[in-house]
Amino acid sequence: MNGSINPARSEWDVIVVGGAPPGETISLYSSFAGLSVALVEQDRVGGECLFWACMPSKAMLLPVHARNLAVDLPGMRQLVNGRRVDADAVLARRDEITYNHDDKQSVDLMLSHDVDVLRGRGRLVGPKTVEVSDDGRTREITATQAVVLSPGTDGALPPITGLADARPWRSRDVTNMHEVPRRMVVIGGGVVACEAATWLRGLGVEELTLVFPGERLLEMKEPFVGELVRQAFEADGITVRTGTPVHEVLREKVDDRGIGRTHGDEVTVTVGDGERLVADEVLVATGRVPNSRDIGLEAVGVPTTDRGFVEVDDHLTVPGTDWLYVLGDLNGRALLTHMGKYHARIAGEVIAARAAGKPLDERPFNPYTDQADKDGAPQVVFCDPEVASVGLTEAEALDREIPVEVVERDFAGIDGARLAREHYVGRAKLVIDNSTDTLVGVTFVGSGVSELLHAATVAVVGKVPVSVLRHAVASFPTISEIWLYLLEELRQRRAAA
Ligand SMILES: Cc1cc2nc3c(=O)[nH]c(=O)nc-3n(C[C@H](O)[C@H](O)[C@H](O)COP(=O)(O)OP(=O)(O)OC[C@H]3O[C@@H](n4cnc5c(N)ncnc54)[C@H](O)[C@@H]3O)c2cc1C
Ligand SMILES: NC(=O)c1ccc[n+]([C@@H]2O[C@H](COP(=O)([O-])OP(=O)(O)OC[C@H]3O[C@@H](n4cnc5c(N)ncnc54)[C@H](O)[C@@H]3O)[C@@H](O)[C@H]2O)c1
Repeated sequence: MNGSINPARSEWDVIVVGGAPPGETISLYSSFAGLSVALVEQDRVGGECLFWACMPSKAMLLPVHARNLAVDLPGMRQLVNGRRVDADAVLARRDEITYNHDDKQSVDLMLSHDVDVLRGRGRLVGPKTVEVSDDGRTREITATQAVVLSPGTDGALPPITGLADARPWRSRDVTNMHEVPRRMVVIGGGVVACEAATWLRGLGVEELTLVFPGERLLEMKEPFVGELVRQAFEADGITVRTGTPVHEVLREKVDDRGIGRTHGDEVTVTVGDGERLVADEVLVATGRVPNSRDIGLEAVGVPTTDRGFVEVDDHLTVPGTDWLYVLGDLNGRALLTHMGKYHARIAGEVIAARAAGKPLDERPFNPYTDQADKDGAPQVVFCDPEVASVGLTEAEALDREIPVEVVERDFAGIDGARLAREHYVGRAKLVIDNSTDTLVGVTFVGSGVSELLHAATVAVVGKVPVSVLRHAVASFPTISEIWLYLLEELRQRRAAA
């Protein structure tokens, strides 16, 4: 291994602040381009995604999905016999998946590719200059080519009376829970709330209520999404309280025993017209706040948006500079790991080109320009049923004044779905731009639809005409045959018009 942390060294070609997958990816890209790289990480290389977010949550969700599928399949149902998953075994595997919070694997990967890893908190103190503080010691380092920021986000804490004092669970507690409370209230109805509800119920929470002021779950998706997820949650014994504001949270005895353990005695959550919900723990899942404070943006005159994000151009570069890049959640384009890694690949190409004095190619689908965020990022919400979507919803397409045609149908009657489980519940929708006859948005809800999404992403990003899609034949008997049914419905409707 050639990578090293030489305390006397103070200059690299590229300095990256924040070591989650976007920061790791750009470090590797820059190193592969022959540039020297210092990756500054204040905690663990691997970031929120590996240790506190995507990976631990999915490690708990997949067994819950498998169990829910089994109870819907005769032959398997009898084996499960009403039991839920073995929570201890699931939590133990979750800890293995997150390497028991040891980042050796990630650090070794960086070092093996000549990326120097500097432990400490990074902060811009001037153009191309970063101060790294660790345990009271500081050192100033400079970059010859680029500084890349990817410090991520933190969970929001809304100004609800008593909430902060009650020491509620945040996303890190629920993804790293060590005990399963009997009764829980989840504040929020978005992505974190829906995924967490699925594993909390699956792992054995007996009384579970989701409460939030919005009209429906997963409100940013097509309207049928929230309705189907709600029906499934209610069928599984989860209470969903839409249109219900949360007024106050009260916990008389707070005893914070650490991440993932209950933070005291029971909690009372006052909602709606004064109704009181009593639980053993309360989870806040009301969005994210960017980590843009105290990273020195003011030292280089870079503003943030009202919500604290940092705007970048399509080369992921802060406007007015040719050396400062912002990746991942902090640029506010799409708060998703795969999009942050995509940003890193784009910015990695840009940094290498600029370092070599090469002009940036302006042709469509060039390697230097973020194209995917404009078309709409793909996302899977791993609740049960899964929600997989890419591109625009019908409402978003209409907002952009796209002449829209839609086709929407249930999975009912599709042999692949009938085989997959006894009571398959699912629905799909295509949003078509009539002026080009290409798809601008696709949404699926149902069991196993996460694996249908990439085909939809290829169709949307590649602007594949509907006439061509008709020749992309889905195999029988898979649930992918939903494509056939949607396209046939469209054909018949158009023929009848
Ligand atoms: C519960 C949950 C589940 C999720 N599941 C998914 C999923 O399944 N799929 C998906 O695509 N996305 C998921 N996300 C979103 C995903 O976690 C984020 O989009 C992704 O982690 C963003 O990467 P990032 O680099 O912007 O920041 P982060 O992952 O937040 O990492 C930032 C890193 O920077 C470090 N850092 C911060 N400030 C400094 C500083 N000043 N100096 C040095 N280091 C610093 C931090 O310690 C951290 O390691 C989930 C989020 C949550 C909360
Ligand atoms: N599988 C995935 O891709 C995945 C999984 C988890 C998180 N994420 C990412 O993390 C981000 C954050 O997720 P999130 O669920 O925290 O945010 P979100 O924006 O998805 O949902 C926030 C929810 O909180 C509710 N809310 C807001 N203020 C409230 C208040 N004062 N009281 C009660 N409810 C309130 C909103 O109505 C909404 O239902 C998402 O944007 C997503 O991209 C992705």
